[in-house]
Amino acid sequence: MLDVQGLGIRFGGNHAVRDVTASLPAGQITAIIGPNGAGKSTFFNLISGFYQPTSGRIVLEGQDITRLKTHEVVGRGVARTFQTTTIYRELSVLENAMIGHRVRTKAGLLDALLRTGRERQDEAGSRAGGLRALERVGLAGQAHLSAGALSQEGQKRVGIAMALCSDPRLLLLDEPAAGMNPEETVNLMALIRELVAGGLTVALVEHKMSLVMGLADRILVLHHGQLIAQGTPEEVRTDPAVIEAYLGGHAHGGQMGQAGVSHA
Ligand SMILES: Nc1ncnc2c1ncn2[C@@H]1O[C@H](COP(=O)(O)OP(=O)(O)OP(=O)(O)O)[C@@H](O)[C@H]1O
Repeated sequence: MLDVQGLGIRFGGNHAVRDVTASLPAGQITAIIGPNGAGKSTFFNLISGFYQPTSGRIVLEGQDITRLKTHEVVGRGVARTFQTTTIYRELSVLENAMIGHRVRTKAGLLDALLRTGRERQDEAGSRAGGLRALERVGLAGQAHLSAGALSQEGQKRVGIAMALCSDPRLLLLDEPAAGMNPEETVNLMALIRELVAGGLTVALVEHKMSLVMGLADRILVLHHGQLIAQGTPEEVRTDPAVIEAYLGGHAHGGQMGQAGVSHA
């Protein structure tokens, strides 16, 4: 689905991602893990066009998308969620999903102000698209509740629905289980599996090792911006370089310490 070749970005003297060559296979779940500051979010920001790389290439289904802007990357079928929930709490669940759908519609501000035919058509389309996305994440029954009234898990589902509105083939989830209790985490894992069974390719950044080890087909491990290991959960959890990276993180209070220790 996606290949990155020699991908890198520097912020001044800081090489946040350095010479990463890796693949995200279609129809699979790839987890990107690593201690705090390893470059995981930056890697996502590069793939999704938020940052322009200072070196390397990004190839999506055989097409070079390295220099595309965020909305162009969305247009090619890549969507993402964010670490912190970016929903509008005072709006309804459906209105939030419709905002996700708006990314794809063509009506401009003038259309919206003048309530042109195109704007009305787009609104109807957004409503239908929003509802479809809510069905996919199991929230169709809560469409008219205010988003802020939902549980943490429900709000995460809204965030995922917003991303699904652009009909992505590749979905990037940035710390989807952050702030969730174990039961909510298990529910979220089931949802992600369902989405993949429906044909989606998923990449996720996550600190919660129970989710990563239980869900990922493949894991990429970043440390100081570099890819230090990749493979199945079993291969990665027993990799000496990974254990070393996690133990280092643990010694400095990083959350990743638990991965090498409790699962090795
Ligand atoms: N916009 C930016 N400007 C300058 N430095 C940045 C920027 N974005 C990220 N960095 C730096 O890049 C490095 C990697 O950060 P990044 O947030 O990608 O790590 P991470 O693995 O996602 O960490 P965490 O697990 O704590 O979220 C850090 O040193 C960070 O300070």
